[in-house]
Amino acid sequence: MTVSPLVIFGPSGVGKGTLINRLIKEFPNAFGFSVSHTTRAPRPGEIDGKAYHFTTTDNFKNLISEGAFIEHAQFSGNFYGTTIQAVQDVAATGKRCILDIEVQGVQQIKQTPLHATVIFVSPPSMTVLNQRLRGRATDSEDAIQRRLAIARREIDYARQPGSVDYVIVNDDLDKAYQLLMRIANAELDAEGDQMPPLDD
Ligand SMILES: Nc1ncnc2c1ncn2[C@@H]1O[C@H](COP(=O)(O)OP(=O)(O)OP(=O)(O)O)[C@@H](O)[C@H]1O
Repeated sequence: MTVSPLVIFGPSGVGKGTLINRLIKEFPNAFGFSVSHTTRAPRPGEIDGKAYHFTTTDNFKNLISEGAFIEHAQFSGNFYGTTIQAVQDVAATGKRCILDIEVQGVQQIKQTPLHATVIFVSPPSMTVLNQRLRGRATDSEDAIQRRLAIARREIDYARQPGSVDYVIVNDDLDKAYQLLMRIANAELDAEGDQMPPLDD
């Protein structure tokens, strides 16, 4: 089993979480998530180093300037981020780290020596992506339109030669999952899907 991280990205609502949760549930000893850093206060029961690496804003900013992060962002006044070290820590336990990150993070991880395998989870069509976002019923119309605009940029990135190692079209969930499993288990003859036109 290879311990290089598996990076999964793709539009919001395409089904990344659904696919990843299934993989982790089926193979809890083979795959794991990295522990993120955050400047927010721990909630009752959250253990430092387990739920998050809890840290100060000063320390977080130092880590940013040292280039320690694969990606980081600010939500409601707190910083959150994934360090290269946190990914290496998962590898050190013998598990393959699964990362669900955004395009910027994908571009950044490619600059590190982590040898990430990058998978783009594609919707079969824009119509289906639209339906899934609406079917989840978690977002306002505004938020859905924003997610679709970001989706188009992610698709443009994924179309660039060399940007991703595999495309998985999440049309039939079982079929998409079988392909994810083969790639995640580093089966050398696993072949990715063709990128759909997504021009609807
Ligand atoms: N192959 C599929 N066929 C039909 N519905 C699906 C399929 N895969 C996922 N879904 C449904 O689509 C919706 C979006 O899936 P999910 O939340 O996993 O997306 P996501 O890519 O993780 O989104 P986000 O990035 O916003 O977290 C969910 O309601 C899920 O049940």
